[in-house]
Amino acid sequence: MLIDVELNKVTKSFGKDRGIYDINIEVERNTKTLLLGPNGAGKTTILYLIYGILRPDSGYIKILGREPNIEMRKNDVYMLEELLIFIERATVREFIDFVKSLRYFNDQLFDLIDTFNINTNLKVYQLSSGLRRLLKISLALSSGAKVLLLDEPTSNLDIDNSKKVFSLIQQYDGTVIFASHDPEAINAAESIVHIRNGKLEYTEKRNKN
Ligand SMILES: Nc1ncnc2c1ncn2[C@@H]1O[C@H](COP(=O)(O)OP(=O)(O)OP(=O)(O)O)[C@@H](O)[C@H]1O
Repeated sequence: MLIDVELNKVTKSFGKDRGIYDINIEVERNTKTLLLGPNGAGKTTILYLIYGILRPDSGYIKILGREPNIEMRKNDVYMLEELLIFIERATVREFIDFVKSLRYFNDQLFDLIDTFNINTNLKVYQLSSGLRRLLKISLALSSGAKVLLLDEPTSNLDIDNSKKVFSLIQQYDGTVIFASHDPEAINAAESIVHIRNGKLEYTEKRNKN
């Protein structure tokens, strides 16, 4: 059994009763793991720790056998985050050409953009919040990353698009860790990590369907 992501007794505190405490998670290669829990439970904190934006106070994290580092973020690990800056005045096509000059994205990108009916001739500022999200998701799913980290991938999406996104997550050729409140998310997950008040309550294994 190959473990792609390991959190071992990880604590990250932001003050009293804020943060995550003594978290142990093992994510097997190519599995889809859902982080599930109410607002403020600690899901985003866990994703940021795995990605290496935050560092733990104690315990350790291993991703693809090493500590989170800059090198892996260039190729092997991709996080769908709000930080991706859209260039509002560019067309979608120009924006994609620019992003492709910064990092590798595979040919699936344009198929996904088609699937989600994103018109690449539109200016980025003309995209609705849902279409922006779908553009980010298209980039994530075509990143070729061995490990994908997705924080609330379907926020702002309608039911049809949410279903499409979860189905694509399920089919992704790699390891995916995603946080979501969306009930549809459960169907895409083989493993559900229940988080509450910064603590891991239990991990549930589901059959691949
Ligand atoms: N930079 C920070 N400074 C202070 N407190 C923080 C910081 N980041 C997170 N927290 C606190 O840590 C706890 C976990 O937050 P986190 O955002 O990880 O939860 P979440 O499960 O992702 O919630 P949501 O579903 O609302 O996104 C919360 O109590 C939050 O207020």
